[in-house]
Amino acid sequence: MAVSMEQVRVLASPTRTTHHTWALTFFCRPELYLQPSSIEQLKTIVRAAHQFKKTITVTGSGHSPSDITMTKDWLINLDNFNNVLSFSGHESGLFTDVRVEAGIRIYQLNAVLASRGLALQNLGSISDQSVAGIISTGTHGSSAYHGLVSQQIVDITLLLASGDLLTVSPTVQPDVFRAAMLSLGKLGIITHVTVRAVPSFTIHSFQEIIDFDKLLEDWTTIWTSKEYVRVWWFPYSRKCILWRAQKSGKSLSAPRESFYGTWLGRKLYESLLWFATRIYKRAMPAVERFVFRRQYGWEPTYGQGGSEAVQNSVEGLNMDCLFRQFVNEWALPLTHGVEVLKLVDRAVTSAAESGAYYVHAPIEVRCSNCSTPEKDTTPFEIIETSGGIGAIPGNTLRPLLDYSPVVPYSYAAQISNENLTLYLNATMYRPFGHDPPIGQWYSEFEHIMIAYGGKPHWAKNYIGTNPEKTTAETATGEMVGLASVFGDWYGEDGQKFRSIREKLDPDGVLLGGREWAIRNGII
Ligand SMILES: Cc1cc2nc3c(=O)[nH]c(=O)nc-3n(C[C@H](O)[C@H](O)[C@H](O)COP(=O)(O)OP(=O)(O)OC[C@H]3O[C@@H](n4cnc5c(N)ncnc54)[C@H](O)[C@@H]3O)c2cc1C
Ligand SMILES: O=C1O[C@H](CO)C(O)=C1O
Repeated sequence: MAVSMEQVRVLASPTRTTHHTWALTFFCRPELYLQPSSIEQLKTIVRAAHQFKKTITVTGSGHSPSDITMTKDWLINLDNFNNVLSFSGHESGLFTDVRVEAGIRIYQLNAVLASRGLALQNLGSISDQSVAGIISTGTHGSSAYHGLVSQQIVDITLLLASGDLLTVSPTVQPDVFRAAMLSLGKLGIITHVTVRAVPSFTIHSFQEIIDFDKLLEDWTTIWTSKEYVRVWWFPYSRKCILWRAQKSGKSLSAPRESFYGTWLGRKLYESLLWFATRIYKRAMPAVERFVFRRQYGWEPTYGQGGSEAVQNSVEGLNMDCLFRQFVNEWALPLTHGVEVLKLVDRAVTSAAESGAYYVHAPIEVRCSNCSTPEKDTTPFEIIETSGGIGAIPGNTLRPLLDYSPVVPYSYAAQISNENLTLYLNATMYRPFGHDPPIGQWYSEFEHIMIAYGGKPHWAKNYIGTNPEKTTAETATGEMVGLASVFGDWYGEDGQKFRSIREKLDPDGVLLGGREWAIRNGII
């Protein structure tokens, strides 16, 4: 049945005509910014896209740091497709499967779950993302006992380019499910998702100051010492913040004091960053040390418990990401961590000595357990717990485009560094909208990551690698992508993703932002 342009235009937002990343780093003016609120409306758009030979791109909250959601054609946003549809509690009482419309933002879902005494057990640093967005680029938190957030997903419904709905799960078309668990928006429009939630918990955390050298010395034991562990590295201070936490039933404590959590502290920090970016770059190490002291103190507290707090799970797992920023993050085997951090440290230190470039802190150091069993253990197998440490996955399959290294599977008491992925995140803030120079830093950072088997987070500001371009040519931070290494790096799984994608979308309707897909080897 033919669709008229008028039927599509009424679904366009009357106010939103441009789209940009949260960081204000990429902008586009799509021909139509569409905000449907029903499956029928989505189907109309897909049919019309075929008819008028347009491509579709989908965006959630635009929190991917890269240009992955930029398009000149039709952009769909599912902010109006955000209802929670049903709750299905497991007889064990250990978890509840929650069916949602995929445009719902994580903070909205968190609120609905909290009102039912439920929560998500694994979150990234923020809760702004949509449910579809958080799974589509491989968002992770920091825990040796949890994988990507996609691991909490029980099933996914896609509206395909054909106009048909397809629901996939570990037992229904598992390969398509593996593609849909990290699909970069290129497989179909994710319309519904069943997410596994657990009974609400509080996060009991201990925040310690640890010397950088001590962190490396205790690398083998730190990551598995609590359910959630993350490190913020301040290279010029030669110190880190080691944040370790576990699920608890304790009541909330007073929040930790935060220098940059106050209006004045925040503005002062941003002003100092601006000064060191625009006026006197050699000031950056002093800025870092000043802010570290004001925020955390100075003397190491490692081994003494540090500062303790009990927060609700969302506040505990999320964090203050401060200013708009570039983010370049890579995943590699956690066992390479000590060597890799030493190399990054050397690069950062010698660049500061020569004045070549200065980095912003913290460099985030996190981990996940993306190891998967040879055989899928879903529909459900209770994961053993040890000392309160435990995870209840919604699935145990590896997404085809998972960028974490393939490592031996293990969980609960047996987990060690060999089973874990390390994420290193080089954030560079944009104080008051001013871009810092990122080219040489990101280029050196990536050379180290690549040498140690790293792959970049799909959503972030990686340069990538292209044998036809020298480092000097890419030194402005231009993204050259992963097309030249996609085959090597993603192997059979990558090929499988491409062929499933082609089969489900032979006319390339979902290849809006085609340039990004080509640059990264997706087509
Ligand atoms: C301050 C900040 C903190 C962050 N913290 C973390 C972190 O801790 N860990 C981490 O791993 N990442 C983190 N990220 C990255 C972020 O989680 C991802 O980029 C996530 O994909 C953003 O979700 P979104 O809803 O904004 O989606 P968008 O950025 O709008 O889109 C992301 C992808 O999802 C696709 N998509 C969106 N909706 C649909 C749909 N309905 N159907 C099909 N495809 C769809 C898009 O096409 C695109 O490919 C952070 C980003 C920022 C800016
Ligand atoms: O992309 C990300 O941004 C924050 C850092 O500010 C974070 O944790 C990411 O991941």
